[in-house]
Amino acid sequence: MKLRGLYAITDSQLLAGKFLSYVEAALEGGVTLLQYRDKSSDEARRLREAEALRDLCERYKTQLIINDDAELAARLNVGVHLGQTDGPLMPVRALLGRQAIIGSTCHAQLELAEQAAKEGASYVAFGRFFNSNTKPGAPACSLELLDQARSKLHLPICAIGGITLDNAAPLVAHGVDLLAVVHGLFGAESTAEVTRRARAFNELFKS
Ligand SMILES: Cc1ncc(COP(=O)(O)OP(=O)(O)O)c(N)n1
Ligand SMILES: Cc1nc(C(=O)O)sc1CCOP(=O)(O)O
Ligand SMILES: [Mg+2]
Repeated sequence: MKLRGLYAITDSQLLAGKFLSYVEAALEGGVTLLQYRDKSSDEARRLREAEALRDLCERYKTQLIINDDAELAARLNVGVHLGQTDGPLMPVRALLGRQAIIGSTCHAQLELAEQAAKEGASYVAFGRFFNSNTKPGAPACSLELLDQARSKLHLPICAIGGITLDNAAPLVAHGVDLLAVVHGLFGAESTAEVTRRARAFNELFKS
């Protein structure tokens, strides 16, 4: 499967009271990857929500990715996203198998991406590119790094951090395959607007 297009990421606060309706609206507009990102330790709710997302993703033929939690990903037979403090990638690859999608946060460091590629990552994520409501403290990353990454890496490149429809086009022009978005997608006033935004993000990959 080609990893290219919109990578929607959930946010439990932002989506409170409208979680599944907003996610489904995004899937309706087209989502390549959907990440379940919930930083709480409420295991029962996390399992329930992740199962609901897995079922929705199956209906829309979208790949589900669990943030941080390889055990939960293994339980649901879906992919996982790992940051630099979320544990080593290779045991997770062994746990989930060769086909699983495993993403790796590489901040603004090419060396981290080269290492992740060697360890079997399916995609590498660089960021943050713009000011982020969701994670204001994330280290900043430049478009120049994307040019270097594109020439050195042979796996899909994901960009994250403050991405909106107004600022995303240069990222795609600099070789990004996946646009990972929280607020720029789900910070909308209605489900119809979420669907419109998802479609518009995907249009950026067509020109
Ligand atoms: C697609 C994508 N890229 C980066 C991150 C950030 O991961 P991490 O650094 O582990 O931070 P948390 O999201 O766990 O707070 C991500 N989740 N997804
Ligand atoms: C979860 C996350 N990781 C980042 C990084 O730079 O590693 S930025 C980020 C938040 C992305 O949300 P928004 O689209 O609302 O800015
Ligand atoms: Mg993490």
